[in-house]
Amino acid sequence: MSVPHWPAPTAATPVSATVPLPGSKSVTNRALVLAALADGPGVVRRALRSRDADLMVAALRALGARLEPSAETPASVDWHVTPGPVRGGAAVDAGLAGTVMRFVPPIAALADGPVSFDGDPHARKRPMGPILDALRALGARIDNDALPFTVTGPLTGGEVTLDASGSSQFVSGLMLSAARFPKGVTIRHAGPPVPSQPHIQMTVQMLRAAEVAVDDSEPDVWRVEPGPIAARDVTVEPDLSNAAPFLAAALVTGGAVTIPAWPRVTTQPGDALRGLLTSMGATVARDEHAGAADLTVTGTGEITGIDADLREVGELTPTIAALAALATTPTRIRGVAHLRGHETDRLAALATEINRLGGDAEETGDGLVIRPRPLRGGVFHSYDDHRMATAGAVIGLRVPGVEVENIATTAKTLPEFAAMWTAMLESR
Ligand SMILES: O=C(O)C1=C[C@@H](OP(=O)(O)O)[C@@H](O)[C@H](O)C1
Ligand SMILES: C=C(OP(=O)(O)O)C(=O)O
Repeated sequence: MSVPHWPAPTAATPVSATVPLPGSKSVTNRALVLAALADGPGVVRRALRSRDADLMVAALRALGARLEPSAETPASVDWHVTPGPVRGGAAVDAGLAGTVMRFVPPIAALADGPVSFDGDPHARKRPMGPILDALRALGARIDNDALPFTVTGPLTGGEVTLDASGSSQFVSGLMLSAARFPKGVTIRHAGPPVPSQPHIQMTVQMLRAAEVAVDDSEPDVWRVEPGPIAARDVTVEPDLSNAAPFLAAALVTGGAVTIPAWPRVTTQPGDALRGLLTSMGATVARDEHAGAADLTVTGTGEITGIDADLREVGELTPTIAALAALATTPTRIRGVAHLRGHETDRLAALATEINRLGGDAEETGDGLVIRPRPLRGGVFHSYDDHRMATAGAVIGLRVPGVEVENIATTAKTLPEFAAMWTAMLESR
């Protein structure tokens, strides 16, 4: 049965809205893994509820952890996590979630029997080779180089060299479970630069908060000592990457959007939106209070193009590209060749969909060049990519007749997206 396209609403007037955001996907899925491997029961509060988070919960349950919900709302839940011995014989569905396909196989290598993995059709195309080779080098057996595959432990841990230029998640995935490897792990990266360093920092900080010893003093080398992972009671920050399309709406419409509870200090890459959106013509203000702040972005309706290296914050590329397509001067996005291995080839998808609407976007070796050109309505394909769908919504604010294909794919990290978008436009 084909689902009708979503007519992206245009904004008749400048937006003026406060948009509270549910928890970060990246923090939620790390916190759940650490809780499931911890030395006792713990709590993950204000965890995100979304397809990627649900897949992580199902995977950890299949591997023997107990996760019980409380304080449930459609977007958020507190998980009470009781670790158990890691159980073999499980089948894990990774969906299209990078965090599940890269963070869970190292846990599976601790199980008392084989664990099989598969995912969505496109998940079979996402890069996995370096982390699977690393697990083999550390002692596990794995029967393929991409999904589907079966992991059979045990592993001993130790030293491994890999090329993590395709995804920071290869490093994060190994580190998250490594305290439970008999010898811990020393990971050396050899190759072009590792993207998404803030996400690696997030892993290191969350491990240290769980009393795991991590040495990251040498560039491109990470050492995790074997030992217990402390059970904790943690609260997940709002998802700052999911703030991107809402804050972009302020620039597109010449309005103002406030995100409550923006953390004062964070490893989330979405924090870079403050600088990026300022460069594109917005004013960014923080109203400080204990530990966090309300962040307000105000636009003028005119968007300035930028020349930006987004290697560290690749997740933000679809929103920045959507803004660039509406800007008055050209934009060059660099440093994001690894986006070809994301939910879809995001560089090809963004260029194709912007050009389909009459725009002028060109793929480069490691990014995009987007030049100003008037856009017209049409179908904006999402390629099962949540951030493509939200990029279409941003363009549709100004361009009448944009129809986003499969808006439901936003459920990967923000199931309430369409309702929140409408509420933002209706709020005054
Ligand atoms: O570790 C994480 O939570 C993530 C790391 C990044 O992956 P890549 O380094 O593969 O870009 C990011 O794009 C992804 O959305 C989430
Ligand atoms: C790349 C992304 O996700 P994943 O965790 O599936 O890699 C993303 O959310 O932009």
